[in-house]
Amino acid sequence: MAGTINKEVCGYPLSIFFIVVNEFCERFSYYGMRAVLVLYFKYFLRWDDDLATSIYHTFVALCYLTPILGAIVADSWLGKFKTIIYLSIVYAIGQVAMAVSAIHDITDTDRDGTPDNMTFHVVLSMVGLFLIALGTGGIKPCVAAFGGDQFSDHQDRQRRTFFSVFYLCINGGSLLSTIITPILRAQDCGIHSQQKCYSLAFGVPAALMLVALVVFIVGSGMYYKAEPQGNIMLDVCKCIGFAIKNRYRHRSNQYPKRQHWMDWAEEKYDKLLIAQIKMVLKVLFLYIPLPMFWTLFDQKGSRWTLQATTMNGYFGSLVIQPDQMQTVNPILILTLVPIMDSVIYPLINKCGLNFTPLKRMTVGMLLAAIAFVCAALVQIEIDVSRKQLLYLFISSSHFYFFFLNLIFRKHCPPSHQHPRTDDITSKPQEGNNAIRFVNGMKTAVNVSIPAANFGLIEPFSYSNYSLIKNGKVTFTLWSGSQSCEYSTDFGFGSSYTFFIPSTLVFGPNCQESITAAEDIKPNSVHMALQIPQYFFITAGEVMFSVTGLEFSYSQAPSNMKAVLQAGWLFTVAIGNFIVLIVAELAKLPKQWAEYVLFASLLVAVCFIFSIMAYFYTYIDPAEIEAQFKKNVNEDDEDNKHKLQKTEVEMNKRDSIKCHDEDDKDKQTKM
Ligand SMILES: N[C@@H](Cc1ccccc1)C(=O)N[C@@H](Cc1ccccc1)C(=O)O
Repeated sequence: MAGTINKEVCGYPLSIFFIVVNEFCERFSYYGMRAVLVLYFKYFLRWDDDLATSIYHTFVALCYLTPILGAIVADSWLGKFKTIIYLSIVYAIGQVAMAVSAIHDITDTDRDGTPDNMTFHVVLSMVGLFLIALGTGGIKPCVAAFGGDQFSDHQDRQRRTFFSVFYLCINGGSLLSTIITPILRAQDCGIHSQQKCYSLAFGVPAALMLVALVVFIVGSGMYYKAEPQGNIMLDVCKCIGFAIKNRYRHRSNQYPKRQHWMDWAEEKYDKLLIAQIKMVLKVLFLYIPLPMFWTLFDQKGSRWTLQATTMNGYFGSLVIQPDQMQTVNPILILTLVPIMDSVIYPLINKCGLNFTPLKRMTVGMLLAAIAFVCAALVQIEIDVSRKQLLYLFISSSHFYFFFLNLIFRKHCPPSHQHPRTDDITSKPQEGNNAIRFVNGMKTAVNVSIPAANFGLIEPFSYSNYSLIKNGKVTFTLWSGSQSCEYSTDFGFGSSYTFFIPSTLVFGPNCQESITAAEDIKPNSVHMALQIPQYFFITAGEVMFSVTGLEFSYSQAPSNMKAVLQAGWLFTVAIGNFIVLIVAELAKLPKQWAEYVLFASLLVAVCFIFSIMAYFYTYIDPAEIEAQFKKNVNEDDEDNKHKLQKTEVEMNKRDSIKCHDEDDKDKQTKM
């Protein structure tokens, strides 16, 4: 860092306090909004699953593409400080737009609880999401790099600690918000009618984004603000273009080779700029294999959550929902980062091993591959348990239909004697339970629960299946004016047929009279088995991502810090695209085989990365830049010297000339 920091606390610049608090609030805002986004699409905007999922992934991908834009604006034009302020305003407007778009009362003119002008809500939320993607992505590379800028060149250790604390704040914010916003969403709110409170679930992240902005502005007097150095990206592109063109022009063997192809730009461009571009290109080249790590990492939110829906989430009296398993990641980050920093890394150092950043990243990749092997083993366990369940289902349903046929024959005309065979043969989605009723009575029965109505079930017939969540459910059965209640507990992913006998006596309770046939057993493989895979992927994340963030900062030239941060985030975007491509191309029939495929791909990529890392030499960009500046100054001194000498000589010559002319004049006059 070139400037000086005035206020320091325990050797750390005070300004970083505002930066980490800003990051905490911003990540709360981002992850909190993201946690309820798909449900908002599905239940508020009433989109189907496919549309909801693809818009969600498009939004996430956009959030990792916009960092390039933010970095260019920051490094070439506005500087990091102003870019963060302006884009945070855009971001906060986007969050407010989302919150407003989720107020159903705005267009609910008939006050029935559903919006009447869905176009208004869709357009406003899409505009909101676009602004959020621009804001969150745009400021992301700037905030990390701006934090790094606050340290002097000799504060390497403090800067490393800053990046760890920064990562802790990200995860503290995201952990809190992923717990809080789903709770807010589940509340009922509204002016004319009560609906699920998406506006509050988006409103709180919007408020946190405003807090993030205010905190950042409050610290403004304390920051070191590096000035942008002109349109650096344009200069970089022009310089690379010129080097390629010049190399091509001089391709014949008669021209002597140069050490680096970028040296072909020397005729036109500053040596310092060429050296800086070389530094960036070296790091960017190293980034090529990295997207594969993110390909595996980002499947936590998709494949692993789907895997959890086929598992049993009862932890004693606590019930964990499949999507709540994701909070294991930030919880582990909050414990693993301090352990790694204060125990593991120092211990490795004490053993005399030089655990360089690139070695850490390699180990991080291997840990992610191990996580996927664990996921594959869990999947095999689930598949085996399902096979056993299917066998049970087939044998029990044969017995069951035999029993039903007897009843139908007794009571129904021959045309109605075949029980329906549209039974569920595979597990219901998302850990739900599929429930149906068979009415063995001579009168029609109505069955309902608060969340579903099975409708009027005619005598000797079936209801349709209804999907219900896990936990205790009380069914109310009505026949005319008589009713009774029946309660039972459900696990995850089961299917039941409840049989209402002809002998049912209505009263306050019909618990004893109704019989339940378990068509598909609840999920038996416990969700706790996912913990090892979460542990390995998170340990991998700490080694790979925390280290990579710092590595990208420390190896970048001073005027391209944000650009390299954006390059780092770009690897995340590419990783997300690879998930789609590999899953689409591979189309493996077994999920466990897909996990093994991803693990193997990462091991192969990790091998290539370790070779590339072996040949990488760490640099100190500040030192190199200082060297170039010194050389330029020396050259300047030389030039000044030469200039002075030339001037003196020219003056001498001029004076001789003048004397000559004077003499000539004198002679003519004479
Ligand atoms: N561990 C994640 C945060 C997280 C929280 C809840 C569920 C899943 C993930 C994290 O630290 N993210 C960082 C770094 C990152 C990671 C992946 C892609 C881009 C950045 C963040 O800045 O969000």
